[in-house]
Amino acid sequence: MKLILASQSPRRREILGRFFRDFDVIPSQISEESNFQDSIAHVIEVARKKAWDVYKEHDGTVIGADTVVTLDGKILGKPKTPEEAKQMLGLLSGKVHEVITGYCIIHEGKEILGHEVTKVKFRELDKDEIEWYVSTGESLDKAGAYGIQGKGGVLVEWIKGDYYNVIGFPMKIIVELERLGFSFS
Ligand SMILES: Cc1cn([C@H]2C[C@H](O)[C@@H](COP(=O)(O)OP(=O)(O)OP(=O)(O)O)O2)c(=O)[nH]c1=O
Repeated sequence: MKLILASQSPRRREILGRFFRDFDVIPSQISEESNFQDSIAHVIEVARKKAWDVYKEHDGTVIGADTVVTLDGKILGKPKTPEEAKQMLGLLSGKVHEVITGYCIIHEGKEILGHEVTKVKFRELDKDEIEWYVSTGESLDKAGAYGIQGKGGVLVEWIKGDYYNVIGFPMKIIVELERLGFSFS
């Protein structure tokens, strides 16, 4: 059975590629909205939409995922502008936030849904450091305006939970795929 990653995220492709050699990458075209206020319900619903958008056109086992940063229950998605990125990082400075990835695996027409939550504490960030980080260009395609796997690692004081989940691909998905019969390469 062909494995299909319904994502344009280079990070998701790279992480999946560490475990499975043979898979297709077919990004979905859906809008990342949902009718859910609750962050976990939201990311699972968006992941479902991504996966079904690809599954309806292609044969295979399809993986969709959606990652958001939440601070005090407020969802921070991908910043639209450098200014918005600076605002987000200012909100996150010195605080503990959650990174939540929802996922949907469609296998033989059935959905497997799940999510993962990782807590991340940022150091106290001053204005210059925020300006510097946004100028690196890492912010704009990442939820919460930072990439822990890049220079954004320097903003982080500690994390509690799955590191890969912060990058958008919790190890729970890999374990689920192995359980479905996809062998590690
Ligand atoms: C917090 C954080 C997010 N991210 C990225 C992971 C996701 O790619 C992105 C969250 O946006 P998503 O909408 O989940 O994913 P995407 O738009 O990149 O790709 P697609 O929708 O096609 O699957 O933020 C990091 O790479 N590092 C981090 O530290």
